[in-house]
Amino acid sequence: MSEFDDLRARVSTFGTGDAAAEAAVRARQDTLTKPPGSLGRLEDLAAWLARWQGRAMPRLDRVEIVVFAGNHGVVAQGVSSFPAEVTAQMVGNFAAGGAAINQLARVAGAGLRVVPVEVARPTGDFTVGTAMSADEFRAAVAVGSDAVAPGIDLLCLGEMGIGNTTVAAALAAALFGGGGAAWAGRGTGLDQAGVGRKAAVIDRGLARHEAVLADPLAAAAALGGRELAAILGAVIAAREQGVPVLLDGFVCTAAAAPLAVLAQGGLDHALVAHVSAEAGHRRLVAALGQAALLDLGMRLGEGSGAALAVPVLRAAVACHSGMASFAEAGVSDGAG
Ligand SMILES: Cc1cc2ncn([C@H]3O[C@H](COP(=O)(O)O)[C@@H](O)[C@H]3O)c2cc1C
Ligand SMILES: O=C(O)c1cccnc1
Repeated sequence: MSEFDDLRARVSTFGTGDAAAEAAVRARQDTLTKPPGSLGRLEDLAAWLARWQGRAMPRLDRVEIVVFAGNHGVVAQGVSSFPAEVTAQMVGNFAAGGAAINQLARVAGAGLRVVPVEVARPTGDFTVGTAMSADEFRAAVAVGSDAVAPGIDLLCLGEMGIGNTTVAAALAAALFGGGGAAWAGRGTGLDQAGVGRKAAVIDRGLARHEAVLADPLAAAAALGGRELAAILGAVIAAREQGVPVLLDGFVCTAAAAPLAVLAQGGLDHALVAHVSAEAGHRRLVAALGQAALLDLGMRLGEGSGAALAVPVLRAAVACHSGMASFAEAGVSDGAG
């Protein structure tokens, strides 16, 4: 028995998606007017969407971006170059349409929802205690699960929370080892000395909570944040509801990473959309056995990289559903 058996039970019922839908996509792809495999990863993306949507003809009619926001007690340790009040101020900016994610959501043809997760109540500073109690963690996970709208075709996840690159680095270190220096990056703009201090703060947190770090969910409660827990909950609910997921950068990937440790294939329905310039992200993507779709030197968060990858998925679906077959077009195939 553990405090998180309810969540572990949900993860243990994860299915493996619709293999027949994926097979149908692969079979159709070989009939389309192109040399076999010539659309490269676009072909894999169409097959991935089909498997996790459970639909032989994948579609992206309803794409939603959800940005979760939260605040972090560990900012008291001087780990961010911006003050904690920016989190709530940016939530206002999202509502007014003035943030990067507002513009990128429009480009992606996606809906955008912002879900503050008790922004006025920061987590505990993980260097002096747990970030969240088990109940607080479960409540934040539930906020995320409830935020997945029924019937959407793709969920893009993002976050806003001053201090959360420290939290993400601590969680990544807990899950995959390596210590603060391996995972700490500049975040919103620390200098090299600042990154060194941030690594030391992470190491203090890891030492304080060492006894629980072997349990990915206990680690996420002790070191994580409410917006990260909500992302985890949304990724779980998406799996249960047949909704493929695009993860954003370092913070978002770290938030979902406990699922990969809890269950073989636990993150197979979630793709890392871009590799962030935040120092630990490349290492984290590799630890998950993934290859990010885009690498544009971005280090913003907000779901920006996930939004930017939506047009790539739209291209995959457009080719798959719109192209003529060799027979339909009267083009000679290469079989003979
Ligand atoms: C104006 C502004 C807009 C942002 N949008 C996303 N982030 C990003 O930066 C924060 C993490 O960096 P750190 O760990 O260094 O605080 C998160 O809020 C993340 O979403 C922003 C940060 C700022 C300052
Ligand atoms: O990659 C990220 O998620 C990231 C990087 C810097 C700041 N905020 C988020």
